[in-house]
Amino acid sequence: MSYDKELAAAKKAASLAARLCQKVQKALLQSDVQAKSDKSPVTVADYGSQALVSFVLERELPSDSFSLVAEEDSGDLCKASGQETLQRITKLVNDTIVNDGSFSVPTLTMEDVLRAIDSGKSDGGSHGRHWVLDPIDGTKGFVRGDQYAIALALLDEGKVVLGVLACPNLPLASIGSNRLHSSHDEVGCLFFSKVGAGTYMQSLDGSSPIKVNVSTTDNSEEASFFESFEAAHSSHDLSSSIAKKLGVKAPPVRIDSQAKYGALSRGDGAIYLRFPRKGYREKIWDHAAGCIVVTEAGGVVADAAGNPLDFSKGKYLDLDTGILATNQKLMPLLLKAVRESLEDTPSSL
Ligand SMILES: Nc1ncnc2c1ncn2[C@@H]1O[C@H](COP(=O)(O)OS(=O)(=O)O)[C@@H](OP(=O)(O)O)[C@H]1O
Ligand SMILES: [Mg+2]
Ligand SMILES: [Mg+2]
Ligand SMILES: [Mg+2]
Repeated sequence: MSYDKELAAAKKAASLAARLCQKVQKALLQSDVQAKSDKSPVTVADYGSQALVSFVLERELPSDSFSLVAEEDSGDLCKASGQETLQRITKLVNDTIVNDGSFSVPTLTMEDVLRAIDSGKSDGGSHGRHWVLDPIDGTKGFVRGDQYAIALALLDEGKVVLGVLACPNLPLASIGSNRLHSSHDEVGCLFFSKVGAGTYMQSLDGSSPIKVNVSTTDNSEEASFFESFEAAHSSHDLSSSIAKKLGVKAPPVRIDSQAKYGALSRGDGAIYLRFPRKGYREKIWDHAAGCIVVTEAGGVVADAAGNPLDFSKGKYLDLDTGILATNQKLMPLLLKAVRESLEDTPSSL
């Protein structure tokens, strides 16, 4: 299976969604943030991005069995209080489609937009094909004006077969811990991978793609690591204890979203550590695209017991304690350090 058509559609969908998100992030006002029942901030751009990705995939790949597992649903928008937001989303989606110029479709109505958002209600699973979408990963980073990603992957028979990560604020140059950033850094990266075909990165403005690879270091002392910006999402104490055991000298690089997987795939750092508090259930859309981007770049993604991530069980990942990503040489050392740190401080999560 080549998945060429699917990859082209996924790149187009994520790039258009990134354009919509960039526009909103620029104009972001406090009033764009709505309280959702789980209290996470959700923005006009979250819904707009999901509607747009769903619209593009359905247009580019007509199929009777379109299935999308996505983070958002239209529940809040269908309430009377959501009408104004829905109008704004509909305008944003239509403006983005018109500006792109490659679709000859009538203007989408609010009902069309609700339908597109809710076509993401699939539960996924181990049979058939399912698209997996996080319309904005790193919502907190988005609201802060920092890193976020549009993360789209395709599962076929329970395996991730392609992934695209659009990272509108990620510099095209390395963001490793030993590098000073300048405000002149060009930003906006699109990472994409297909099973067996490697990982590539291009600028969101459309430069030609370059093949990327994870760091090849086998020296843990020179391996810098990524972790969540938000300490509530991943224990910074535990990763600091692991880093100490490994002799890592550089300070952690804390950035939001699956942009961490993208940065890791091109060797900006060598390790990604994620340790949510006990009881937190990871969702497939937070890792599917990032996972293939890193593995196709030569890396390994595993849980704290060294098991590969299993995306075939529906919306949730069923895993042991946390998520680790690094290169093949460092993984055994990393797993040992993780085991020891968890034994030293069993209540750290
Ligand atoms: N308590 C808790 N623990 C672990 N993870 C959580 C938690 N709460 C939320 N989330 C998910 O984390 C996603 C954001 O990714 P990151 O943690 O990598 O970025 S960040 O540094 O926190 O911004 C974020 O994705 P988005 O909701 O798409 O932003 C969440 O799905
Ligand atoms: Mg969320
Ligand atoms: Mg997310
Ligand atoms: Mg999200």
